[in-house]
Amino acid sequence: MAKGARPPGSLPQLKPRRKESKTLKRKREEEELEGLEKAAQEFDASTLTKFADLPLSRQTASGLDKSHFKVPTDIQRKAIPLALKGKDILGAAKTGSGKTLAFLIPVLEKLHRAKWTPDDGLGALIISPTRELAIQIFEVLRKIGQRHSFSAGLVIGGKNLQDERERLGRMNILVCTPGRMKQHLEQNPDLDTYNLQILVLDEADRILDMGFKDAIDAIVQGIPKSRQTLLFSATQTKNVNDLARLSLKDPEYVAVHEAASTATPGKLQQHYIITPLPEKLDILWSFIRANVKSKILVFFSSTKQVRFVYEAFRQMQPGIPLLHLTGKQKQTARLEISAKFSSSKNSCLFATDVVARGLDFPAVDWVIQVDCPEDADTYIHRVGRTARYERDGRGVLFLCPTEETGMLERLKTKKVPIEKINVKQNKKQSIQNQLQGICFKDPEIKYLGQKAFTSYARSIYVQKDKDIFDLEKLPLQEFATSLGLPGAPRIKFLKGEDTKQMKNAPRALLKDDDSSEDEESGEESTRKEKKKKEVRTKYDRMFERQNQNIFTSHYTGMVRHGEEEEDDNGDDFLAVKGHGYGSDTEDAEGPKKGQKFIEVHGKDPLLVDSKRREKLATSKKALLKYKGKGTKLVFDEEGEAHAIYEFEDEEQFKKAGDAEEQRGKFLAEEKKKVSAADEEDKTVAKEKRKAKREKQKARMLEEAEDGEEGGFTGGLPLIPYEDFDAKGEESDNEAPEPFEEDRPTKKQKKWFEDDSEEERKKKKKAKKKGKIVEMQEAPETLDDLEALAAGLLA
Ligand SMILES: Nc1ncnc2c1ncn2[C@@H]1O[C@H](COP(=O)(O)OP(=O)(O)OP(=O)(O)O)[C@@H](O)[C@H]1O
Repeated sequence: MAKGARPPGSLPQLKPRRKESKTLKRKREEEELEGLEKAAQEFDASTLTKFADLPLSRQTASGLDKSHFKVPTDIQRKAIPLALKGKDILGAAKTGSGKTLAFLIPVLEKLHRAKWTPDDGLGALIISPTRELAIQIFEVLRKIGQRHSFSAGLVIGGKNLQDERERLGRMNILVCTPGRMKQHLEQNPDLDTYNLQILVLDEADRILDMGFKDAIDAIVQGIPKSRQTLLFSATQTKNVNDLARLSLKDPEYVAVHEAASTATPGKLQQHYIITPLPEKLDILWSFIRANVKSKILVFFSSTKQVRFVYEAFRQMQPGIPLLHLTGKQKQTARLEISAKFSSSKNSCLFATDVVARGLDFPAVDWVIQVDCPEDADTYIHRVGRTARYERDGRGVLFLCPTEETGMLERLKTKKVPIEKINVKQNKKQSIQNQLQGICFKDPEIKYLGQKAFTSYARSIYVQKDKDIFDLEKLPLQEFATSLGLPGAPRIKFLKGEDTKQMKNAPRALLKDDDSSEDEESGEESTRKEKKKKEVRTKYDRMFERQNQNIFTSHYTGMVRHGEEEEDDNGDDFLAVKGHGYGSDTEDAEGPKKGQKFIEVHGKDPLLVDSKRREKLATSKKALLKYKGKGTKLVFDEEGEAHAIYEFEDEEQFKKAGDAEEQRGKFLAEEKKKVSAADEEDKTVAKEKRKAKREKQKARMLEEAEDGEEGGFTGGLPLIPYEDFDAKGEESDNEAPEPFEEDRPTKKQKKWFEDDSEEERKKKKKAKKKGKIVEMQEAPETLDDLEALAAGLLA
C-alpha cells in the first residue's frame, strides 16, 4: 500500500480532525469567557497597578496596548473592577481624569462576555449631551475596540435621518445625543433596544437635567430594566429622583476625589479679575495680544457674542489664529474647527458652552471665562478644558463687580480654589475706538454687535441665580458703547420669560435662538420639524431672521402695525381682517378653517385659502389695478395744492379742442415721459448694483491678500438671502450668516496649511531618523469616521 493510503473500511481522518478542532476552539473560548467572568467577580481591586492586571479579553487588552494606555488613572482603577462585576455605577472624578475609558472598557467587556455578535443587534448605548463629545467618545471607542468585531455607530444628527436610520439596525454599540436618539426610537421600527445590555450616561448630571428629560424618559422606557447602567460626570448627581428615573440597582458611588480639598485638577491655577462690564473686551484683547504664543479657549454666554467678538477681533488682527465654535454652526464646520484647534499649537478659540463639557482638546494653556458661568458646575467644566491628565493649565474668570460676591460664594461651596489678580493698567489697551470704526465701516459687524448686546442682556435676564445676575445693576449704555455701537439697542423680553423660562435658566438659554449649547432636546427637534413643515414665504423668513428690537423705530413701527394693530386699521391701504381668522370652528358666514379675508382698500374683502393666493392677490402688480391713475396737482404761492385746470384760462382751454381728446393726448405724453424716466432709473440701478458687486469683489480680494500676508482668516462675501437659503441648514431661524466658516476661504486654508506644512516637514525629518511609526490616516469627516467603525470595530 502506498504510503499514507487509507486501509479499506477505515474512516477518513480529515473530517473528524476538523470537527475536533472547531469543537475544541469553541470549548476553549467558552472556558476563556467563564474564566474572565470568574476572574472579574473575584478580582481584588487593591492589586491593580496596570491595565494588564485586569481580567480583560485579549481584544480589549490589545486595543489598550495599541493606544498606549498602560497605567489606569484613579477613577479607572476604582470604577472598572466594579463595572466588570456587573455593578451599576455613579462615577465622579475631576475633569480630565480619564472617565471615558472607565466606561468604555466595561462596555466592550460586557458585550464580549455576552458573546455578542453583529447579528445580536443593539447591546450598548452611550449617551452624551453634545455632538462633539459623542464624536470624541466614538473615536476612543474605535481605538480601544479595534480588535473586537462589534459594529458601532454615531447617532448625533446633523445629517439625513433616513441615512442614519438605515445604518442603525445593524449596530451593536451606539454613541448618541439624547434628542436624536429619541427621534429614531419614535420613527425607526428597525431599531430594537429590547435586548440592550448596558447603558452609559456621560456628563450624567447634564443629561438628567430638565432639558433632556423627555428624551431620556423616552429612551429609558424602551430598554430593559435588567441592563447595567453607568453614570459619569465631574459634577455627579446623587439626586434620588434622577436615579429612580433610570431604575439603578444598588449603585456603587465611586467618587475618587471626594475627599480631596479641591474639586478641580491639582495642576490647574485659577484666577479671577474684577472688571466693569464695558471693559471686558479691552481686557480680553490685551490678554490675547500678550499671549500670542499660547493656546487659548475663551467662553462667552451666547452664540451672538462669540460671532461678534470673533469677527471684530479678526479685523483687528491680534497676531494669533482665531477660531470660533458654537452650536449654531453646521456639523462639518464644527468638526473642522475642533480639529484645527486640537492640532494647533497657538490659537484662540471663542466658544459657547457647547465645548464646556468633556472635550479633550490637547494642551490648552488658558481658559478665559469672559462671561460669568451660570453656576459653579459650569465653571468647573469650562475650566476643566485645561490641565487635563497630568498637564498644567491656567484659568481666568472675568467677573463684573456685581457678580463677585455671589459667584465667589458658589465656587467656595464647590471647593474651587480661586485667587484674585489685578490687571496691569499700563498693559490694558482700549479698543473702543477701533470697534467703533469697524462698526461704522461694516454694517454687518455693527449688526452682529447689536445682536451680541441683546443676547448678553437676555442671558443675564434669564439666569435664575439673582444674587449673581442682576440686569438692572449693569451699565448697559456704556457696555453698548464699548462694543462700538452708537447707542444701546432696545431690548424687549418676551412675556413669561421671567417666570417659566427663568425657572430653568440653562434650558431657557438653550431655547432662545442664541442658545449657548447645541444639543436639541426631543421637544426642540419636534418644534423645529413642525416649523419646517409650515409654508413660509421669503419675506416671512426675512422678518423672522431679523432681531426686530434693534431696528429703527420706523421699522419697528411698520412691523408692529401689522402685528399688533390689526383691528385699528381704518387708514391702512391693506389690512388683514381679524374675524374668523385662525378659528378652529367653522363659521357659516366667516371663512372656513385655513381661509381668511383680505381687505383691499376700497373694495369688498377677498376670501383666500392659501398663502400663494394671498400673495398673488396682494402682489404689487395685482394692487396696481386698484390704484387709479392719480391727479396732477400744482401748488400756489401759499403752498396750497390745486388741480391744473383751476389755473387755466377757460376760453383758451376750449379753443384747444375737445376736452376728452386733450386728456388722452396729455395722458399719452405723460406715459411716454414716465417710461423714459423708468428706463433711466433702471439703468442707474443696474450700474449701482454692478459697482457694488465689484466693490465687494475687490474687498474680498484685498482681504484674501491681507490674510496671506498677515496670517488672518479673511472675511467672506456677503451672501444674498436666496443663496444662503439654498445652502444653509440654519437659514430657517437665523439671520443670514455672512461669515459662515464652512465655506472655504483662501486665508483659512493658508493659516492652517502653514501649520500642517510645518508639521509635515517635521514628520518627514523625524521619519528619516526613524522616530515615527506611520499610523493609519485619521478620519476627516463624520462619514469617514463611521465608515471605519461601522464596518466592525476591527
Ligand atoms: N490611563 C490613561 N493613561 C494615559 N492617558 C489617559 C489615561 N486615561 C485617560 N487618559 C487621557 O486623559 C485625557 C482625559 O481623559 P478623559 O477625556 O476621559 O477625561 P474625563 O475625566 O472624561 O474629563 P471630563 O470630565 O472633562 O469629561 C485624555 O486625553 C485621555 O486620552
